[in-house]
Amino acid sequence: MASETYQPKNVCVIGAGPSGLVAARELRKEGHRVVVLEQNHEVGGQWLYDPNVEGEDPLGRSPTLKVHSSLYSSLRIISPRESMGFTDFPFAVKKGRDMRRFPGHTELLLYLKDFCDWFGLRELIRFNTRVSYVGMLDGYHVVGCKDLKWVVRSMEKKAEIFVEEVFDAVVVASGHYSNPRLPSIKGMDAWKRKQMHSHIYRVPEPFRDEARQYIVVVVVANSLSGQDISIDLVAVAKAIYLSARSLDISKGLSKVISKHENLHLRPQIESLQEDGKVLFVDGSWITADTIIYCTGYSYTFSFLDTKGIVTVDDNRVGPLYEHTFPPSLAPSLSFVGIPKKVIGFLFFESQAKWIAQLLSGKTTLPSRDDMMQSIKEFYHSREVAGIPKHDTHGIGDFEYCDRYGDHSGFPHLEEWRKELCYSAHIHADADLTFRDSCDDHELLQKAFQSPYFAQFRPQDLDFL
Ligand SMILES: Cc1cc2nc3c(=O)[nH]c(=O)nc-3n(C[C@H](O)[C@H](O)[C@H](O)COP(=O)(O)OP(=O)(O)OC[C@H]3O[C@@H](n4cnc5c(N)ncnc54)[C@H](O)[C@@H]3O)c2cc1C
Repeated sequence: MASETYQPKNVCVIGAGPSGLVAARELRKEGHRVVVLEQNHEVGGQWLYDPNVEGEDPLGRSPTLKVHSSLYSSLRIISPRESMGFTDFPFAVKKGRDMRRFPGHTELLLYLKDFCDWFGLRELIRFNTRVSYVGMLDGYHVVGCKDLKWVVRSMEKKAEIFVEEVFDAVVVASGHYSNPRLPSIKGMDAWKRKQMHSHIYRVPEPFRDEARQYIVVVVVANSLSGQDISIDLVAVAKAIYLSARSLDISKGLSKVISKHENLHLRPQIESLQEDGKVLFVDGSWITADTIIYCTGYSYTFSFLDTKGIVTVDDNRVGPLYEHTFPPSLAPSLSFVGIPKKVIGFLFFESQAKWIAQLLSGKTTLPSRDDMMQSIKEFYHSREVAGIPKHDTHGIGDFEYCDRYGDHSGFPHLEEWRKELCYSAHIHADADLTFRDSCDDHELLQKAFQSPYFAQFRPQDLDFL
């Protein structure tokens, strides 16, 4: 039963990436007072490409990583633009910009800047301000979290002192693709040559080998970035060995490998030897100059002190009801953008709406016990399905998104959106150059006749 008294809250949003921006928009729409703290000089989060990785720890093991974005220069979006936009702000084609259906990363940054400016969000954001601590205000204990307040400590880049503020609620939207996750390989610490994580890979130039006689690179993991980076390198290096957990690879990748005689597939690495040798589990070996680990990222919230209520255990952030609220701190502490493999922007929007409405008392959560029970059942269902703990938040099927939408009163994903994403997926499997070849003509006709597109003026869309 929703409360009848409307109580606008002072809310701090951490991060001005896609999640933080849409959270700020929804919170303000709901009447809350919002401050967004963003460590960077501009909005965009991951989409704010940062070419300057000089001085960054190559393996990202240092706790003080400076660079947030893990994007490389050649990156293009993985799902078509028509499927990506927020519900009231399509990712439309703009003349004079990157008009491709799967544009490069800069175009998505421009879209996010447009979104920010269109909804006047810039005035809510304090840029160059890094949050170093979020904790419960002394004197409040975690029983009736209705009155719980949060202390947020932050520092503006040029200032010398920390600023401490108290908020009614904190929304964590700090992203989770910045903290490198590394495999554990025998001999890794003793291997003397260059080892780096894809977090700091930007361009192929440092691997340029004019005579194509020297530079040999091992790319670890057949992930999306592993594939992209291998393809980036074929034009410059002598040889690239893509080391994959399974040799049962997609048709698309097989095609690329057969087209480039300097690109080879290898199984997992068995061990590394001091003299530069890389031994694979099938007994083959090579001598390499560089190893690039494209092995993903770990969740980390170094600023967050919940007295052990929220932990990250084997990449599971928990306990979180619907990947959003820790039951005993809800709704004053929430997380946007934790799930992986979802249609991101719409998912963030639905989470943001839910949080904003809960904070204003328009809607309520189940009891703490019921939320805990739901979390336990979710963990159990994942275990039964054989999904490892570290993939707890990889929920990416459409049905789950729809079920999730029901919690927040958010519309189900339209069929055309699902079909466009499936189509991209299928095309990507068959051909890695799918971004330029899949035109989805019929699906697009269907999409453009949908109520979603009907709400916009033709000049706002310009898709066709
Ligand atoms: C290589 C790569 C390719 C990708 N490709 C796609 C794609 O094609 N399509 C797609 O939908 N998604 C893709 N993603 C996922 C992408 O991360 C999401 O689209 C989206 O950026 C997540 O938004 P977010 O706001 O949750 O996090 P982020 O975009 O990471 O934003 C978080 C923000 O929080 C700020 N922040 C963090 N810590 C602090 C702090 N302590 N104080 C203040 N500010 C802080 C950061 O500076 C940042 O601005 C890709 C990711 C990577 C790494």
